[in-house]
Amino acid sequence: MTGEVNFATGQLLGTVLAVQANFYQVQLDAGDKEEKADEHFTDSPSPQMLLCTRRTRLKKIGQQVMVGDRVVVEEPDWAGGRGAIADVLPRQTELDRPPIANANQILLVFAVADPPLEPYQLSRFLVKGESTNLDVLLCLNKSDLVSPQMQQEISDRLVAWGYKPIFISVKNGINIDQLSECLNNKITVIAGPSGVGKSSLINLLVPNVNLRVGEVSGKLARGRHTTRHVELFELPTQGLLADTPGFNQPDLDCTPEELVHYFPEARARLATGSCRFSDCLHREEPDCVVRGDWERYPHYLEFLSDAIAYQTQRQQQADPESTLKLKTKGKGQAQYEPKLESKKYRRVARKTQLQALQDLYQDSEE
Ligand SMILES: Nc1nc2c(ncn2[C@@H]2O[C@H](COP(=O)(O)OP(=O)(O)OP(=O)(O)O)[C@@H](O)[C@H]2O)c(=O)[nH]1
Ligand SMILES: [Zn+2]
Repeated sequence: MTGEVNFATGQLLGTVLAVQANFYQVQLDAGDKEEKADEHFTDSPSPQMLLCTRRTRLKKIGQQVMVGDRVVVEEPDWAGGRGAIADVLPRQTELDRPPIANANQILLVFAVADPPLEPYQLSRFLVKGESTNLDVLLCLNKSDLVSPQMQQEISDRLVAWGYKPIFISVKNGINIDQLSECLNNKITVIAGPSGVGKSSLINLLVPNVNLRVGEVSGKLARGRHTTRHVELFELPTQGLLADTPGFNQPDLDCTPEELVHYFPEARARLATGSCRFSDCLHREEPDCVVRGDWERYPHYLEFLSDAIAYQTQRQQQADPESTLKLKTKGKGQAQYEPKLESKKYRRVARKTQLQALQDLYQDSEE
């Protein structure tokens, strides 16, 4: 995908924080900044950030540069704060919409009250988050609005779901340090429904950023901001934070077979036993280890019917005529053979799963 990078030559490395038209804002690695920048300049605008173009060679090979990309920067013009991106290092992860490379985790933000915590909606966000294969961190805001007893009940319930929520209050500054620690040195994508306090949290975590907090105007501002102009905010602790617009019900577009893996409770059951049928969808099948008395099992069934409907729709779109697929054999002869059920018994490629996150970003305007 990308060329070899020779670290021995002392190239400048950095991370792309923002993309604007054909310019890339690159934050140089701390080591590079100290050694290279400070000795050249002391009184120019902060040389740790360079506004870069993309080398023609990269354009020719169709190498896109995304926010979050690790890049090699050449020909730094320290005085002008400019540079050129010569190479992109291989990505660890990749999200599609908005494009973000190398994200490590998703921070799901919900509120314990105002708006009320709805288990089904939370479940949907969690499953969507799990489907990206990034780590999912759950944080419950507005803990100032409920009693410690109530908080304990919520916590017990979510622990049974397989999550350990961090209860915070942006308003009262509760557990913000604990949350901050989880964001150190990582690229974190924030998601969650409207009104739970995401903008308020970002304002608290990121110095010098001022997102509008509040009802409609705040929401619209964030929506516009994030879809047309993706940006990573720098945390004081080296971490980076990507904001996303509010949305209420993310689409679940995974395959029926994948779905079960996005429930930690079901994963635990499958880890200690197996269903009689390898293609068990965990509904009515005999000797199923997943079906049972766990709180979110009804959510599983509901999401499963969504996933089946989605798959059927997709198959019809891809192949409206038949369930056979044309396969070209070695000597150029074409031959029909039964089309495989989509991705059955296989985990889909990592990249595809990551692309599934795109629904987390759908602009409320769309
Ligand atoms: N009681 C209480 N209210 C809070 C807290 N954090 C935020 N709020 C309030 O919740 C409301 C919504 O906050 P926002 O930060 O705009 O929420 P958001 O998640 O960014 O909402 P969208 O922009 O619609 O996605 C505001 O009135 C905040 O003042 C908190 O910890 N406790
Ligand atoms: Zn089963």
